[in-house]
Amino acid sequence: MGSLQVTRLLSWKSSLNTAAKAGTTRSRPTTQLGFPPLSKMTTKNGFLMIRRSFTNASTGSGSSSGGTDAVSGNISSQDSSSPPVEDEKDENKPGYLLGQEKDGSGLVIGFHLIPPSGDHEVIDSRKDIDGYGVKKIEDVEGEDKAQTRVSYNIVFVTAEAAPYSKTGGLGDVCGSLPVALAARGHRVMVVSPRYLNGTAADENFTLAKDLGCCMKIYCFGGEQEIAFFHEYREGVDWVFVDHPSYHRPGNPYGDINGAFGDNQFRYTLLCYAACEAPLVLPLGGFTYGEKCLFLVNDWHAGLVPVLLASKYRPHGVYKDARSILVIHNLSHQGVEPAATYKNLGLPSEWYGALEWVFPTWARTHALDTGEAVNVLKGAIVTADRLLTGYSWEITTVEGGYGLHEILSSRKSVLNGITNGIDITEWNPSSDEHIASHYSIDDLSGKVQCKIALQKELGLPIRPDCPLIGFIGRLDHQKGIDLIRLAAPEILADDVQFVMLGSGDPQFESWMRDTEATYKDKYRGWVGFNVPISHRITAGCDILLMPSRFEPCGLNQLYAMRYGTIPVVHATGGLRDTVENFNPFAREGSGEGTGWSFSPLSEESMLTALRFAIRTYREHKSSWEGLMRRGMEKDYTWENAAIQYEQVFEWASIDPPYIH
Ligand SMILES: Nc1ncnc2c1ncn2[C@@H]1O[C@H](COP(=O)(O)OP(=O)(O)O[C@H]2O[C@H](CO)[C@@H](O)[C@H](O)[C@H]2O)[C@@H](O)[C@H]1O
Repeated sequence: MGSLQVTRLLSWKSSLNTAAKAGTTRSRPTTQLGFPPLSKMTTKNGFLMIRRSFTNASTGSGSSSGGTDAVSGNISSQDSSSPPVEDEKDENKPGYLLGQEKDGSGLVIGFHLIPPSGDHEVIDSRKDIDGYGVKKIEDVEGEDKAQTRVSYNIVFVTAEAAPYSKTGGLGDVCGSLPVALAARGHRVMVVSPRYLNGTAADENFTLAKDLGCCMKIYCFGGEQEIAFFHEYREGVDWVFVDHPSYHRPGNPYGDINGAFGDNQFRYTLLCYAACEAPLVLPLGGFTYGEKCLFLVNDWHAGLVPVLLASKYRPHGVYKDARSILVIHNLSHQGVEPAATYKNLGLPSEWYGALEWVFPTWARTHALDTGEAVNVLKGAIVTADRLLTGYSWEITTVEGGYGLHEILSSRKSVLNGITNGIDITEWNPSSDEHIASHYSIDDLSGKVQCKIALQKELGLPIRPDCPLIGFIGRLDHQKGIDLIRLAAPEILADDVQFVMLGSGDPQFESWMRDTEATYKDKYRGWVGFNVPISHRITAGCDILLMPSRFEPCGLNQLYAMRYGTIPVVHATGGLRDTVENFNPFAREGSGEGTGWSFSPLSEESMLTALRFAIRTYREHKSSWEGLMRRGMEKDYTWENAAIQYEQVFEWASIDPPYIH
């Protein structure tokens, strides 16, 4: 652990801008990180007594444990959203009792915490000390059927979490799934960078308060000081890692000049911070502790399982923790030259975990040995389990982006779960961004949304003209090149076409050029704009998604909820969620929610699009059937969260993959 130090700040620095100023130093005592037990356990009257032991950080007395007293006192006074913090300093205060949970046959199947007052209530998950507790949940059918369910301490590590930061589906998932899991009784923390880019988006972080807990991380040949900010919202501890490298214009990953050159550094910091957060942050009065489940999302969080295996477990820490790698986007893997390995602060013998050699054809010159480090690969070979939207495709040559063999080797712990959607944010009957509300019972507002969109974009107001939409990153993944190829054919028809997206500059300028050429038919909105994405989803008749690969895909789910018919490439999650229209099924009443085409070619995309346009124009009742069937679909996060819980259970049953 030589490269890691924790410092605890004794006084609050509540100004949000304090840390933003590069070069700001904080005066504080520094303690080398150690890992003594967080709790003392004794027995009394047959119950296990748990008493927390805390370091007195101001004097340095006491054990050098998760020492949280100086910090937690401040949290209770500053963070009004957190539940009250108990007086941890009172050594005489009785600890919690650990009561036994028994099944019908009298077998002990777990424990729950009982307050010392004798008031034998099961305490809520925020007060659950250290680890998976067994929690009693109410059964609506009656007390006799009361069930037990394991509640986990879950730590999401992610580069994005909406509404704080979002460039795509990763932000959506990490903004919604934690809330759904917290609502099901788990204790959930999300660790993500505190991005400040000098725009109105910075206000998203206003309610996150400085926890006054700084850490020094030794990597990239130097000492980096990070701080933690925290907001407790919707049952979730939103923890933001603060460092000057997260404060710059642009989106989380880059600016107009392309991707930031120091992303490996920025996300290495995130991973170190995320590994420490459960040990050192007394959120709501208690740390999450070592027995937690890390959900590491994409390559940005990929060093977490590597750090657990190489730097923590050898020191006896996180022995009972588990890590689950959630892959949203396999095409970004965090690949950098092999020479950067030494910057990561990992033991040299762990190089093999990240080692990556490019095939000969991918090397740039005769002396290029193709040697690199690949963070996502490191996560795949060290995480306890792997999750994605659609698991089979990523084990194939076509969908594996060079990682198919490694992914196949871990097939037994690889699962696919279809994402849910935030049905509060994406609800046509209450959406604050759209011109008129509508629902499956009254669809009349949809055409008003279409008219309002045409008006807003300066297109001819033509309620009967098929309006096609596209929303997404302008990226090879999204099949944007195919749209460019087919655009003249699409626009030769009597249709309107609206695109919203940002990304590859060549496609951004193509969108601008196309708008100039087809003034009455085409609009290309270059940029990232959530309200406009809602208005396009509501106002269009058809949503086009010719993605090359799509682990899950969210826009087709939003579209169906808004009665907008998806036309998608039959791949991954798109194939799973969009049912092909069949007008003759069910004795002529039809079935299906859209069109999915294959192969991914201009011709097959145009054929599907033409079927959709024709159905819209000539078969109004079939169209309405398509709309209604899509709107009826249930893609709530509740369903996905239940499937995640199953994977958590499997993860906790198996021993850690790397001991
Ligand atoms: N210019 C813009 N303005 C406003 N909003 C915009 C926008 N561009 C994109 N968005 C929004 O970003 C999200 C995109 O989500 P997707 O799941 O469709 O794709 P993405 O490839 O980012 O996600 C990856 O992760 C998710 C989550 O696991 C998987 O569903 C998916 O298959 C995988 O590729 C949607 O909410 C969309 O509305």
